[in-house]
Amino acid sequence: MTPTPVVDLISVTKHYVHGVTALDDVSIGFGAGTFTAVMGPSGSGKSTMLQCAAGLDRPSSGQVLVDGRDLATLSDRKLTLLRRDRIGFVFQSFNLLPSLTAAHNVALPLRLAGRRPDPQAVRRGLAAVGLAERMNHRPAEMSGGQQQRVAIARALVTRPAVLFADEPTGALDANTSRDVLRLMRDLVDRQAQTIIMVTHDPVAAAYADRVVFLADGRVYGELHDPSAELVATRMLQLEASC
Ligand SMILES: Nc1ncnc2c1ncn2[C@@H]1O[C@H](COP(=O)(O)OP(=O)(O)OP(=O)(O)O)[C@@H](O)[C@H]1O
Repeated sequence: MTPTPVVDLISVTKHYVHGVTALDDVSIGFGAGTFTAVMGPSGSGKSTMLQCAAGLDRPSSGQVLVDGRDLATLSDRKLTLLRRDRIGFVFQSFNLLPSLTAAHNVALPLRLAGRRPDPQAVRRGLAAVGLAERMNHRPAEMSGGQQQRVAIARALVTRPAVLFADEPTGALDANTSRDVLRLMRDLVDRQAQTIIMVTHDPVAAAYADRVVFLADGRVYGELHDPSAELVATRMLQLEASC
């Protein structure tokens, strides 16, 4: 029997104003402990899919299930709680609070949830991303890659069912990107973390178990354990056909 996906989109359509259909009847599931990259030409609906899957935006029609819960049936408050406790998000721009140390940034989601952060858990979270020595550093005192690793530790401190990453290496150089991608791969392999990542970079996508291609708001195909070369070739074909 196929295990229930942690995130499941069923016939999801998203219309914006001015007649834009950003997602067009998308059905796709993401299994526990898997690492999926979402690729596609600019405007193909990648970010919209991530936003709908993470409950940051509501689809025009269709269903989104996270951790077995249908997001459409949740009140705004329950959706906020689900997002806070079960969903982690990292962005291209890190979004750390500049005045807080790495430890305080990581503890923030727990504080916002009204929980007293356990210093040991925060330390473990930073150690897991290789930054145990940087607990008391502020973002400006860290490299871009280190800041993104703090952002990942922060996103994981509530032990979410799924980590969404929107272009997490978009602002990083090739070497630093590789460190962040290896970390994400490790989180999947060692802790069975579920990760869904939007990227434009075939090298980044090749770290995933599965690469899903979007074009014009539809799922165009997918590859399993592909090389970066194969992903790049598929992207060129996709862009040529759009
Ligand atoms: N808030 C919005 N209002 C109106 N149209 C929008 C809005 N957000 C996105 N769109 C449109 O929806 C479509 C899909 O956008 P989306 O940002 O999801 O694509 P994307 O694949 O993530 O693009 P990119 O790779 O350039 O970031 C595009 O045509 C975009 O212009």
